[in-house]
Amino acid sequence: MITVSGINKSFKVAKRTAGVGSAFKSLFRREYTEVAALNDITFSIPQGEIVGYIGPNGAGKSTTIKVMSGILVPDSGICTIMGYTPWLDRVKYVKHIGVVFGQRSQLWWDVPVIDSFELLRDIYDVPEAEYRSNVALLTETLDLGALLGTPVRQLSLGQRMRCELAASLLHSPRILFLDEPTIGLDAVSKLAVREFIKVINKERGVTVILTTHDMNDIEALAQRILLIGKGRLLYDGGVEELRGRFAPDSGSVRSGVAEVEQAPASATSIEEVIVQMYKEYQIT
Ligand SMILES: Nc1ncnc2c1ncn2[C@@H]1O[C@H](COP(=O)(O)OP(=O)(O)OP(=O)(O)O)[C@@H](O)[C@H]1O
Repeated sequence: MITVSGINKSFKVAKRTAGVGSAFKSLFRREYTEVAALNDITFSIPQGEIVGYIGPNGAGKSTTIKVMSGILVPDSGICTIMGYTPWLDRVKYVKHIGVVFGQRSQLWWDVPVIDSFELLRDIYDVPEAEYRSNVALLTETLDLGALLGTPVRQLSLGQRMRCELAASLLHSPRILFLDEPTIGLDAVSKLAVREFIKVINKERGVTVILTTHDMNDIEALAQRILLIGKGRLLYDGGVEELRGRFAPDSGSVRSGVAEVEQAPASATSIEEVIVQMYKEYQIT
C-alpha cells in the first residue's frame, strides 16, 4: 500500500553568524549550507498497520510525513501510496489520506468547529450522507458534542486535538498521518486519542503512521517501529524485538538489524529502551 524507496531531501539553509557586522555582510553575500534531512529512506507499509515513526529532534520525521502527504517534493527517490505519487497526484491523492500535525491546525480559527467541518466537506467533496454519518460517529467517539458550536480559538489544546482528529477523518481516508497527535495533552485526553486511533484502525482498517516522542503512544498503538536518526532509517521492526535488543541492562551492544540474539528484557520501560537505542546509534 505504501512504498517509499531511496528518498532523499536536503534543505538549503542560509549561514548566519552572530553580530551586526555579519548580518550586514549577509545582505550582500549570502552563504548557504545543505542540511540532509532525509538520506536514502526506504520502507513499505501494508494496509491496516499502525507504524510508530520515532527519532530524536531534527531526525527527519516531519519531513518524511510531509513528503508522504505530498506537501514536500523530495530531491530523489520513489514514493508510491495507493498507486499515487503524493507530490504529483496531489488533488486525487489527498482524498485518500488524513493528516494531523499536532503543532498546526487545519481548522479555521475564528469560526465554530462545525463550520470548519462543513468547509472540509466541500473541499473534499464528501457526499452528504457519508458526511453526516462520519460527523455522528466522530462526535460520539471523540465526545465533541459540546465543542462543535465553539470557535476553535476558544478550545483547549486537548479539545482542539480531538476536533483535529475528527476533521482529518471526515472524508473517510484509508491512511492517517499523525505528527505528534498527543503533544501537550493531559492524561485523559491522551488515553482518549489513543483509544480512538485503535478503534479507527480496527473497525475501519485505516493505516496509521504516527510520529511521537511519547513512548507510551508507541507502546499502546504501534505494531511496528521505524527509527530515524540524522535522516537515516536505522531500525525497522517490532516493539518486543526492540525491547529484547536494546534493553539497557542487556550487556552487549547489538547494533545490526540482522542480529537476532534476544536479551532478557524484563521490566525495562520502553522509554529506557529507546534512550539506549538512541545512544547506541549515536543519534542524540
Ligand atoms: N523548511 C526547512 N528549511 C530548512 N531546514 C529544515 C526545514 N524543515 C526541516 N529542516 C531541517 O531538516 C531536519 C529534519 O527536520 P524534521 O522537522 O523532519 O525533524 P523531526 O524529526 O520531525 O524533528 P522533531 O522531533 O524536532 O519535530 C532538521 O535538521 C531541520 O532543521
